[in-house]
Amino acid sequence: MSVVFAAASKLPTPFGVFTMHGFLDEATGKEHVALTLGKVDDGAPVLGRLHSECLTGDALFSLRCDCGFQLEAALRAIAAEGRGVLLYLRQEGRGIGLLNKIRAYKLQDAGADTVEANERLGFRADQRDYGICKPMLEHLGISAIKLMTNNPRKVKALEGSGIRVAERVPLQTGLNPHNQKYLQTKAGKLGHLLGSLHQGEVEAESEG
Ligand SMILES: Nc1nc2c(ncn2[C@@H]2O[C@H](COP(=O)(O)OP(=O)(O)OP(=O)(O)O)[C@@H](O)[C@H]2O)c(=O)[nH]1
Ligand SMILES: [Zn+2]
Repeated sequence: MSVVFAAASKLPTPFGVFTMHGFLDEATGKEHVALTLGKVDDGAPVLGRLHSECLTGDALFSLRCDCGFQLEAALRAIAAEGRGVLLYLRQEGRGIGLLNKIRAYKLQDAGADTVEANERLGFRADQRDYGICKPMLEHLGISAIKLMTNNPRKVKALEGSGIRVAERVPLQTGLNPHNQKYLQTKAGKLGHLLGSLHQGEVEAESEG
């Protein structure tokens, strides 16, 4: 795996002034970004997020998922801590790409859930590969993370690659009537740890 660091710059945001580090994954041609805040290379576990690209949720305000809300919540949490890292990984549509995600959404509009839709298109439920995270984190001097996620597979993947996950920090936000089924499928079929409060909220929302 050859991941090449390209350049770093400031990235002012409404939440704070981050440093943006650009990387090229030569194997796939994908360009990935890390945002850091504060001193992250001192060995102490860093509050962190592996955020999978979701153009629709992150940039187009989609309510079909919770991605945009999680992105904002993660950046706010890092800013509140004054120290942290967010890897923005170009794994659109859990690795199937934007156009296939739109094809999957069309099947979901006709009643399929997110997993069934992927499978009908000939993909696995989740095609993501987290192999790029280790070299990106190594470049930043980060060896231990307090990982903001509800996805145990991310914890496993990082630990398997030699990055210590000191803690999993739940990141539950953005529940709305349009993403109830999506979140239920994540909890029911993909193993996401969405707590009882969250499930209660989903149920309460669907009754209302
Ligand atoms: N194939 C497919 N991908 C989707 C769909 N909805 C969102 N995504 C993608 O799913 C990825 C986000 O994954 P999620 O399963 O929402 O969450 P996660 O990253 O596994 O877990 P968290 O760390 O808890 O957010 C992004 O790449 C989205 O583009 C969908 O219906 N079909
Ligand atoms: Zn999304």
